[in-house]
Amino acid sequence: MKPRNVENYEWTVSGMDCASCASKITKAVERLPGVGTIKLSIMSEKLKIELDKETGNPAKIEKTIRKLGYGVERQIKAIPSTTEKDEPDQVHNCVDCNHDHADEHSSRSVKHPNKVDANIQNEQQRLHNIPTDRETSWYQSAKGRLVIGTGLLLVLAWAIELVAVSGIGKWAFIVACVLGLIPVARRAFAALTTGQLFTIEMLMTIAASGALFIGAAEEAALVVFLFAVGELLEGVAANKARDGIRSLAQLVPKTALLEDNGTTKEVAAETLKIGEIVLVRPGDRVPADGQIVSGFSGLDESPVTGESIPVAKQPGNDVFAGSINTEAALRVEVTKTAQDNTISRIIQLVEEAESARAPTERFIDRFSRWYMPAIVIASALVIVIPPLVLGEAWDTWIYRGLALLLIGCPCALVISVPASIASALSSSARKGMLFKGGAVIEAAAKTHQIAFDKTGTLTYGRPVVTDVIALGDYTDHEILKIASGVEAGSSHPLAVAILRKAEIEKITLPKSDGAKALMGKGVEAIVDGVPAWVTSPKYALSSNVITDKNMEIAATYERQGKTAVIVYRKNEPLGLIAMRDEPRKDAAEAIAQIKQLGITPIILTGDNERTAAAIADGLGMEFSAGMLPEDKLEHIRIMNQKGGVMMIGDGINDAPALKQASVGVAMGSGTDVALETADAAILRDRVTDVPAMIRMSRAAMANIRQNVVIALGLKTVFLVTTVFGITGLWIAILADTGATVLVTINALRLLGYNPTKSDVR
Ligand SMILES: Nc1ncnc2c1ncn2[C@@H]1O[C@H](COP(=O)(O)OP(=O)(O)OP(=O)(O)O)[C@@H](O)[C@H]1O
Ligand SMILES: [Zn+2]
Repeated sequence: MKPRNVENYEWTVSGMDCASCASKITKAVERLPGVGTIKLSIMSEKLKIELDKETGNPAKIEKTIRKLGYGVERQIKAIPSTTEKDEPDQVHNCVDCNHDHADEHSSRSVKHPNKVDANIQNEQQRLHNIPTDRETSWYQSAKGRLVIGTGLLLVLAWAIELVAVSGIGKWAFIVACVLGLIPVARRAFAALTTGQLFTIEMLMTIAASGALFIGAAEEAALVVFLFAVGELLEGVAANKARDGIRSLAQLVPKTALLEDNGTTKEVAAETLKIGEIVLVRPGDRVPADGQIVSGFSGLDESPVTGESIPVAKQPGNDVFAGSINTEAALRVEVTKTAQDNTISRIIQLVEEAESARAPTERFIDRFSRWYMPAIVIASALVIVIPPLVLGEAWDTWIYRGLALLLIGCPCALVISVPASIASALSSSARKGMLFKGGAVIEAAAKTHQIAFDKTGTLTYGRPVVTDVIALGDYTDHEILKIASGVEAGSSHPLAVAILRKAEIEKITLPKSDGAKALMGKGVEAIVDGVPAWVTSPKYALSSNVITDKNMEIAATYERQGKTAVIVYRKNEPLGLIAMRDEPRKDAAEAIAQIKQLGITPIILTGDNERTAAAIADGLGMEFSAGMLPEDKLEHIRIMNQKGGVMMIGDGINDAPALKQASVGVAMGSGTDVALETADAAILRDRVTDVPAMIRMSRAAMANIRQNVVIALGLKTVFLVTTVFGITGLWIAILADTGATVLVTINALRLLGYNPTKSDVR
């Protein structure tokens, strides 16, 4: 049951290295009163909970998480509460949290005075949400201290054993082991009180105390130390994986030069309001999404699009926060607040993408859920059966059983998939390619066919009027005038082309109203009081307006790859307008690469057969023309039966087709719409990013397969060697953390992978 009166809380949780850490926290927290939906992400380290206003207790949640051994810090709430409580004071209350971020705290409390208006607080929350850099040295963290502590104790014990009489040395190891084990055991019991019996800490505690019990004190102490080292290494590796996402956030400058009464003053970028004017000097990064008011310069938009070649911009052009102003000073009017700007939304997308989990990931998760209990049962059997049934020595088999326990940690397995996915997501985001989650990556890797919408994807989507031909007694001027009247209300690329032409010819727009789009066919409107149309020749013919001879005229232009439309009034053809939309420079190259990847590319277009053929032939691909929007849907449905279909559209008028495909990719329509509509988006206008996306997804899936093999392989090998007594306790723990670290490092390789290089994968 969902609590009625809920409030949304958000925390940053530190110290999570793997999904079993995450499930430990989730399970512990979901038992607390008033807790509704829980969202916990390992990669962005965020915990979001819907908490009942009356029964929920955020402080209790924090206490529970800390007891499990993780650091937790509450984020500023979006809506400042008006209750007696002084919120901001509570917010930074993490005295006993595991990580040392005292500096962060003090600087924040200066930056966040108690009385901030809701708006600013909202913006600050956004900034706050961006994971702060954890530059603290390893030895200052709780895990680091445990490594140093257990290490020193171990060395001390060895020294004592060397110099002292034999009996005392053993006691030194016992003390070293017990002291090192205390923090681990405390976490194990904290998890136990939340109903979780099998945790890695519990296995560790049992194994080490068991080893003490059978007299293997030295090894027990070593195991405790190695466990601490492993935890530390896992933490370092997990943090490295997070850096990808974090570095995106650091691309937006913290401060801006705000214009104020003729002078400029430096303000925090997150406090900028819509409509304010900021000065961006050459070499500076743009502090907000906005529009150039004055100045001409080149902008390196690589943070948003991955494209580092500067784009020339002038007054009226949009600029993105994070891009670098390369040439001259610009004055920019802010159009988006910090939390809504494009780069923030990209970061948010990458973070949220984690929750759209790949099928492989879900499988691994299910597998690891029974893996740990299974190992525990197996080790119990190993301890009991050989001595009881075969009369073997108890000591030997207890030892082997305990070592087996240590192999029961599913960490490496559980982290294998999300680590690869997170690396792939952030790596591609930096190249202007966005996947909304692991599920999308997995589906993209299985693509068999790619359907392209023609306009705006394979072509620039900016048709230009090339010819105006009279079909009756009207002049070109009159034809264009009526056509522009009809198109005045349309945003279709063809309409834009006709209106642009009318503007160039200095034609004053006639009075028009009642414009109606005939989807996939054309537009009708009342122009100067008379109904008029601009439609495809096919539709004009079917309405008995034009003759076969007129159709033949249209066909001559269409064979040149132009799109022809007919301008007419009721039963009276006025003229024909031909327009040409150039194929993108890299379209042919992209299609060649796609074919090289073993994928069939096809154009699905509403345009006519001849125009489509002219363009498709030039690019060397198949096509299907004259399609109404619903035809495209049906076609994709049929294609789906033959294997995965990726559909590339502009994200504006082809949203249903994008949804219908296994993977819908929006491209080339400015980042705004593209981000929302599809499963994936290409932010720079490059068709070659389509094959790059396929390569990236295939590389990610290959990486995942390697990781699963590494994790399962190592577990299997050491399972066998342990049972046969070839390897012992400390090798078992080494193998476990080794596997986790290996898997994470392997996943990190994806950060350096360049999918735009056209080596076939
Ligand atoms: N605003 C318009 N003005 C004139 N003709 C139009 C208009 N809208 C559609 N048409 C006619 O309908 C045809 C199909 O349009 P539709 O929007 O479905 O496809 P498109 O965007 O031109 O091409 P694609 O499907 O490749 O993106 C066009 O080729 C044109 O002949
Ligand atoms: Zn873990």
